[in-house]
Amino acid sequence: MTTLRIAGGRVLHPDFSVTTDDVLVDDTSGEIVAVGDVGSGDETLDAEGCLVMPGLVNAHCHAAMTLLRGYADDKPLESWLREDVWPVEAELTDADIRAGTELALVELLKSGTTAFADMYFSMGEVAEAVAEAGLRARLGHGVVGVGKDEDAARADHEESLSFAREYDGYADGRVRTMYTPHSLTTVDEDRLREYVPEAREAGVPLHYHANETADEVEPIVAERDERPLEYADGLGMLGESDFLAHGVHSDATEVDLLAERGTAVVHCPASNMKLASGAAPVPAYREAGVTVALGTDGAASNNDLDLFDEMRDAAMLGKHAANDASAVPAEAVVEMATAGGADALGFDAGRIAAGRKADLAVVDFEAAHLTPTHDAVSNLAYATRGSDVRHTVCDGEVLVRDGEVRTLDEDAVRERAAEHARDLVARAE
Ligand SMILES: CSC[C@H]1O[C@@H](n2cnc3c(O)ncnc32)[C@H](O)[C@@H]1O
Ligand SMILES: [Zn+2]
Repeated sequence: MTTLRIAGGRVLHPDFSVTTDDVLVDDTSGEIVAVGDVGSGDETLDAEGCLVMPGLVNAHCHAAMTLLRGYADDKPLESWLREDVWPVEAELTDADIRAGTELALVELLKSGTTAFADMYFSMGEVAEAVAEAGLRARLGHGVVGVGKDEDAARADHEESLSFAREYDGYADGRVRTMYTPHSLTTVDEDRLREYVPEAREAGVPLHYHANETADEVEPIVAERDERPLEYADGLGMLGESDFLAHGVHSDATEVDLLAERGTAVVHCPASNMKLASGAAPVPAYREAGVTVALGTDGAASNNDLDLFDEMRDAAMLGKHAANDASAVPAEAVVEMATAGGADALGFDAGRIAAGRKADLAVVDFEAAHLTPTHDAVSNLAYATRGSDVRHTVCDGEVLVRDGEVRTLDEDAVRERAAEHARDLVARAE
């Protein structure tokens, strides 16, 4: 075993207290060995002037959509997807997705994210990129029924299942998989009735978009005379390891149903504001005991993958929507971005404690916009930027040291992604 001592910083504990302490991690088990006066390690990572916090968890993302950052803005979800995004996505190649994903991984790692959930295409490429970059991920091939005949839809479903079976546990267990029907409206009922039990047999969680816009909820209610999440429950889609994205337009019955079933919700405030989808009832979810995580969604509807931005957006939107400055406070958003995300994705991370996975972000607090530190949690929620991250550690490995990604060549990744984005858009025109 080789140990790494993260030394001289202040440590954010699971109860949100902050102490000046060291953290000792073991790079063989990938776990935190001790927190406090830990003695010397084989190697040292300097955290002087920094806050050592759990690595951030981006619980809903389409990583390769970095290629479409700024490609189509300022439209609502339905027309954005149908008029702009889906036509260009039809031209994506495996190599495009690899290039876009690597760009996303650089951005995620540099801003302190150590785990993410990704629903997209060419997921073998995504898994390879994650293996190379060193972070943790829950990955699923997205199943979309729109415009597909029976055979094409089944082939899509089979691809999702075979990816989930083949890659679960890949990259020394850092890659876990999931079954990812796109949404309750883009995969029809007969297909969900057939596909979901097969996914259950594969033993992987389900992740899908739900209750994102009013336009998506209304037809389900009109046609079925039940709420979308009651419909999902009838299809067996609210398991305790499942997690859904958005949950903006959930009513009180659906909030209680999620709490009863133990299904988590991933709140994506920036995407919801940009697409004008609405504001999720985050206080109601939390009061009911629903696990709430944070996600950026894709970079085309955000337009970055910085979870510090997302924490601030979650707090601001929550207060604005509730007309209550005490709604969605700093501790809530930090918890959502760390422990909440790890719990939603089923990772034993998100908290700094002996025995937990050594997934950590070391944030440099010696910056004008973080001075003074009356309250470190307040600074994290309201004032820190992704660019304040000094080191990122995942599974006990230092993936970013002094702001530099060690597992990917940032300049080459950026150049390759820009080239693929340009060619992709040219093909789609
Ligand atoms: C089937 S792979 C994922 C699929 O989802 C699309 N997408 C990106 N952002 C959103 C969103 O906010 N709601 C619904 N679908 C979204 C993405 O472009 C892929 O086609
Ligand atoms: Zn999404």
